[in-house]
Amino acid sequence: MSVAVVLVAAGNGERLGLGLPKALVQIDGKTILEHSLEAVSSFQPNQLVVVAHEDRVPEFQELVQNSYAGKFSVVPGGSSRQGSVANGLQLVDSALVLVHDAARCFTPAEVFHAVQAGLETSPCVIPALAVTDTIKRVSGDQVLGTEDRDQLRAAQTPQGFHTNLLKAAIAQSTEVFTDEAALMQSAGHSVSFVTGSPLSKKITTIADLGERTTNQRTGIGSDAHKFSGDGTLVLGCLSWEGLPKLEGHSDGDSIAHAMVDAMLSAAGLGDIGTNFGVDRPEYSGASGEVFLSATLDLISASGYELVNIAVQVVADRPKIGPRRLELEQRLSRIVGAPVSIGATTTDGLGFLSDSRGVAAVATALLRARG
Ligand SMILES: Nc1ccn([C@@H]2O[C@H](COP(=O)(O)OP(=O)(O)OP(=O)(O)O)[C@@H](O)[C@H]2O)c(=O)n1
Ligand SMILES: C[C@](O)(CO)[C@H](O)COP(=O)(O)O
Repeated sequence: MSVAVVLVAAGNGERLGLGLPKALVQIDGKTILEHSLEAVSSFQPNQLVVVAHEDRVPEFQELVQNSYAGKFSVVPGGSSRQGSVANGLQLVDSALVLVHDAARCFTPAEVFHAVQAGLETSPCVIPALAVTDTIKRVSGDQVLGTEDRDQLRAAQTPQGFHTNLLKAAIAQSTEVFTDEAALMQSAGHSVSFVTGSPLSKKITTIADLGERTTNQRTGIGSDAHKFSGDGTLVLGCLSWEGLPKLEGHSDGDSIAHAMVDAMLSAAGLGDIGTNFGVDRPEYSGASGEVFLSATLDLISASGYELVNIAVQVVADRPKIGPRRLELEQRLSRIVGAPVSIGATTTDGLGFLSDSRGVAAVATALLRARG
């Protein structure tokens, strides 16, 4: 049977308190919306409806357009989660629908598949996890009792439904529920569950964002090469007409080499000399792009992925300012993560002061792959 995903992303993110819709908050250089679209992409539904914050629909539309390859629609959200689900459902013409919180942006594809499989025998299936705290029932400041936690589960998303049943339940409902499974139960349907995932934790508060920034490592790298007097300068994987190339075992691209060293340093894998030194003739004359790609393979094999790189160029020439954006775009595309470029001179001091060479310093941030 065909299956749609309704991705609800219209919330204000008030508990996060960052003053913008939660789906537009960035984690490791990507918005929560983009992360959640990656999860949906690996599931590959027949149809995707994204429910956007009502004040920011064009921005949501552009983000989805740029990061989702399949067929999709974007609709504005309502003032409650249930209202947002109702808006999204209007466009669903698939037999099954999975309603997913964008805020659970790291949900593995297996959970989507397990929920979909459960719908073969049940009108409503949710992922849920066992509760690890002891749960108390309270009134005011008094504890009234202790729940039997073996009988409790924490509900997650995606929650799966036969579309016609969910549409009817929403149309008839006079109450607002915090999830669609509760709404379906109030309409008399049975609800079953499959095991959810700890990776599906909902980003709700600043502490939840903090948890995602652990398992990160920073690294630093620097490099300097002198001008050779002939050829054309290659720096930051761009050609600079009118300036001579830099000397080196490779193409002398100080920016690319500083980036390589920063990534290797962050991964604890040594430096450019220990990995691609003069004892490796295949790297003689190699471009910065070759070193950067080989380094990305090394850090990936050691279990890390790149979050971002910051570079500062130290040189009298070339003047970086006029081509800074071009440099950032070229390098970001090569490494698949944001690269920011700054530049300075040495105030007339040292070998860089009389335009004899180009130095660069870089820092890199890596995170362990989840
Ligand atoms: N009117 C709303 C409210 C919530 N949601 C979505 O429902 C999911 C779960 O909601 P929650 O975590 O509560 O998000 P927010 O409403 O943004 O958070 P807060 O309550 O702190 O404002 C989120 O993906 C959120 O974008 C929605 O689409 N429309
Ligand atoms: C749907 C949900 O994520 C299941 O746990 C939850 O009910 C959403 O609640 P919120 O108050 O809108 O965050």
